[in-house]
Amino acid sequence: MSEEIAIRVRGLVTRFGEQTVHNGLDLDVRRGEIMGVVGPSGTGKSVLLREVVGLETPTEGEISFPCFEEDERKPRLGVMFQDGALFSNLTVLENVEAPLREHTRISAHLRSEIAGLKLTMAGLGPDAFYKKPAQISGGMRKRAAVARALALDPELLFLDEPTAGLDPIGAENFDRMTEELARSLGLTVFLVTHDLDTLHAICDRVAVLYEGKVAALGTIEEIVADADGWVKEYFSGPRGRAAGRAAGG
Ligand SMILES: Nc1ncnc2c1ncn2[C@@H]1O[C@H](COP(=O)(O)OP(=O)(O)OP(=O)(O)O)[C@@H](O)[C@H]1O
Repeated sequence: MSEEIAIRVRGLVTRFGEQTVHNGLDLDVRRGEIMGVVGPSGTGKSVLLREVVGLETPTEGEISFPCFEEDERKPRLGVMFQDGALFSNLTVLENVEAPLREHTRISAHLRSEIAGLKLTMAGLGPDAFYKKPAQISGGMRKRAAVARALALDPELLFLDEPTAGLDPIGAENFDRMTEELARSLGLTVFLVTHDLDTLHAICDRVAVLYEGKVAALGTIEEIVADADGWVKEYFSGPRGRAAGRAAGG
């Protein structure tokens, strides 16, 4: 994995009225890594994701993409939101075509070819292409949402709680797909999750958000070795130990 920095967050402060969510948060995500972002509910993981992708503006601080700035450009981003956020009135294929329609001028035929390819990469067969999101399973909707996030060939992929609501086998399959896509396409992945199995199975490093900052950063082994307080409770509690054992840790 590269030591180049794909995402750099410095001195991030986020306030909503009286509430301070981030309080001087620093984080570096390396190019090509799968970074898991965890922390108790309400610590600002999703807000951080939205700020990094530019959908929200932090109160203070800087977010940059150093390894892309050398080429004086912004990286291409793909985002999968927590609920998938598919357009319910469009078919699955049309959902994946939507970003191509908005951001490129390629022909309708090519657009549909590319969308089909992305859906195939995300593990969906042609039988799902012409269905509406409500007509496919939750796991398939998540795959469609990943396909849509891949539509414009992103370099950075953001996933918010991708395995939430999936059964354990569905979640494991989804993790495997994420890892396979990330490694084969050379993606940098910013993955917000509560799923300890995902952290163990596919994340190169984990950032633990706690009280407005990154309280711990490293491989799971490094974090567990050095843990105290919430971090220790999280990774060394019964669920954390079970996930570690399942991953062979
Ligand atoms: N637009 C907003 N206006 C006011 N408060 C907000 C806004 N967006 C988020 N918040 C607050 O910021 C805090 C962090 O929210 P966020 O969704 O990032 O938490 P999270 O760590 O992702 O939580 P979870 O693990 O439960 O998904 C919460 O207290 C939330 O209510």
